[in-house]
Amino acid sequence: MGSTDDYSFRTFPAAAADPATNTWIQAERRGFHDTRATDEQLARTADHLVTDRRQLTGAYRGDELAATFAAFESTLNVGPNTLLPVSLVSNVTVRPTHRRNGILRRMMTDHLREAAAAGLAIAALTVSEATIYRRFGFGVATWVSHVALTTDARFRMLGEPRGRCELIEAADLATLGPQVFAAFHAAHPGSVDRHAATWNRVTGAATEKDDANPGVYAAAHYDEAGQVDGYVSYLFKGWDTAPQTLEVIDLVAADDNAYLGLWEFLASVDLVERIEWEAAPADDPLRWAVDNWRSLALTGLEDLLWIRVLDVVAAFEARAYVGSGSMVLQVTDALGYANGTYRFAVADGQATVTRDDSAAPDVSVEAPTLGSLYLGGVDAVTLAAAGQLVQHTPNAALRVRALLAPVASVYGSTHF
Ligand SMILES: CC(=O)SCCNC(=O)CCNC(=O)[C@H](O)C(C)(C)COP(=O)(O)OP(=O)(O)OC[C@H]1O[C@@H](n2cnc3c(N)ncnc32)[C@H](O)[C@@H]1OP(=O)(O)O
Repeated sequence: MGSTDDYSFRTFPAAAADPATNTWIQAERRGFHDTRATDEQLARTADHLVTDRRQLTGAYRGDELAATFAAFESTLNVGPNTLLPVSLVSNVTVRPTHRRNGILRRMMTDHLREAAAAGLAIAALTVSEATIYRRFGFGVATWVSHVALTTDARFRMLGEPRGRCELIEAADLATLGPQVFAAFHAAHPGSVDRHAATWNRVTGAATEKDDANPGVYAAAHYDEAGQVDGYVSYLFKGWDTAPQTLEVIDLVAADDNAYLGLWEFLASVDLVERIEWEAAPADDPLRWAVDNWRSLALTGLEDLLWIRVLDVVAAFEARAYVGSGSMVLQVTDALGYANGTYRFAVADGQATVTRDDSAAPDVSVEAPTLGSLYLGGVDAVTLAAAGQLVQHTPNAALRVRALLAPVASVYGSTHF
């Protein structure tokens, strides 16, 4: 590995019609093998970056922009109506001719230090490759299913969801979508707020990468009082696809009834016998709501949110808990932030977490596993079986499982 001494690192806020921002956008696109941006795409992307308040970092050698990195603040649901400010990392690219010189390491470690100094307890990202970020203390905290539902003549739901669905213009989701998403976001641990580029994709408008797609259609779900509580946007995959298939672009429901109602709608669309979606809940209630358990095929499983705990006490005191009890958790963190032994006392849905390095631990984990455990999405018993959670007292993993159980299903669908 080389060194970062030859580079200068500059961080600046994204700005519209700004040469530094535009150069950064073109470099980021190159890093992800996208086409060069047109003027229109540049303006649209800059607008989104500005709306998100992304802080852009570039690694420069002379005039050459060798690497890109962005960070912005968002919120993560850690309990009912509890949205924790978090730092999101995105747009990481290093030019092939500059790779493995430690540029990513430098940008990431600088950023984590700044985020921790700013008082943020959690950093998070979604990844291009699952091999990169563990070394920086990130662990998989939420994941989604790729599913395919067979909706032929035999399809039947076991119950009738309340309310109704109506077709709407996909463009209307630009205003309707954020309202519905806000309700979803308040309900599900693991949900990260949507960022600005989302809505063009969901509505079929021109995105940062593609022209407008007039094939995108949408439907909304209305509760019994006539209020919109869910939506789906989707695309017909074409007459050459067998069986004929609708692809879900986005499906967001404020509650479980709306979720099933949207699936009932999708299953009712004529001339279609298969619905595909690549962002379904990992533990999908749909499977238990249909007559034919086998009609919902799991076609893939994908990590979504990777979490890095920067402040153990603040992060774990912020989240919600179901029961009560206590445990002592020891954390080893190569970057230092989460190092230590922590006493957890949980009562009435809240934890008091105290660092006490003299305490005898019930369990020990490394920083990435702590990130995975944070929301309670993964079972501590499973992590123990994987050798990633070491038990020092009898049934310790079972106790951790009970203590960290989430108060609602852990599920997010925001890729960033
Ligand atoms: C949040 C996001 O934006 S995800 C998108 C990530 N970006 C991409 O996938 C675009 C294509 N890839 C790239 O641009 C680069 O290869 C990057 C960003 C992944 C890595 O950048 P580099 O500057 O080469 O990484 P750097 O030299 O700092 O390496 C840091 C460490 O990560 C390791 N590493 C870097 N890339 C990878 C990889 N793809 N897989 C496994 N390990 C990796 C290095 O070996 C090094 O390990 P060590 O420090 O533990 O010995």
